[in-house]
Amino acid sequence: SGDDKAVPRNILEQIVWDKEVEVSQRKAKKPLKSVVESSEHAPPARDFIGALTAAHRRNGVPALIAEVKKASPSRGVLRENFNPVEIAQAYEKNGAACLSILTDEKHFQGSFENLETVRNSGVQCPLLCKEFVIDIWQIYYARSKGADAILLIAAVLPDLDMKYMLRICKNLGMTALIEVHDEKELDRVLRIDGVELIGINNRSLETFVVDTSNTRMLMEKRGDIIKEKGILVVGESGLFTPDDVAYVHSAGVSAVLVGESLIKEEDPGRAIAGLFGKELLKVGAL
Ligand SMILES: O=P(O)(O)OC[C@@H](O)[C@@H](O)c1c[nH]c2ccccc12
Repeated sequence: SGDDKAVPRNILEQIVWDKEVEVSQRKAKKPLKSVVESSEHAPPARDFIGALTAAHRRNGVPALIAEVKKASPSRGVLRENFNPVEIAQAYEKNGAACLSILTDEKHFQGSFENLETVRNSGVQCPLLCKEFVIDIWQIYYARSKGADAILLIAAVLPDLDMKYMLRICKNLGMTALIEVHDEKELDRVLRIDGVELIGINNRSLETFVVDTSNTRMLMEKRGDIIKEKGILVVGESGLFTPDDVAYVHSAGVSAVLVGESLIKEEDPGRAIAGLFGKELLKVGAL
């Protein structure tokens, strides 16, 4: 009936609604002009795609983007004693090519402070800001906190916003990781010029259902166009075993994004060799 309050239809809608409130509050405290200026004083962004390509070549397995993730709406708290810097250093030491830092507070218990402290901890890996971006303000803010790459979710952003944000990322020297979950989203993204990095999420952000065959299915359908365009693909979510990694690798991904299966282990650094079935070589290794 007409007097019903609007309610979110799924978790993604809930997150985006909460994000609108958060961003408007943050903007009131620090206007766009000021965050743009802060971003100009940040040290230059590192080469996220370069790090992935080099690691893929070096190891012959997909490059690892290891995620610093305390909790999620689908799994709850993943790790009680959570020290983002310790975890980031352990990931880097064990061959992660890049790191992903969750910055959403309300649903993932992340923070921009985590991003900033990891960036200032001596960790060399390029950093992905894992955020629900709805406003360009967040991109400049992420850059000012040391992000080298940022997630743009096709399920959240209309094409026009995506194109505009992609240009802003390029101007800032940042990489955009564009996330898709289904064929419709992938086709939209493949029509946008300048896309270099696509993430295929095996988890639906609306239902939480995880299915690793999603990566294979989409690569079977659109792998040719992706290859022709020289786009790098990241297989995201639900990867637990060397078989899982081999499965998405054979589907054509050059990198994987992994959180839960590493962060839940006592020693998340050591868990990397378990996930790949071998030790990964670090940057500079012969
Ligand atoms: O913890 P997993 O299943 O290994 O997944 C990691 C990553 O793919 C997942 O955290 C993720 C993928 N896309 C997102 C968008 C927002 C928040 C989180 C995500």
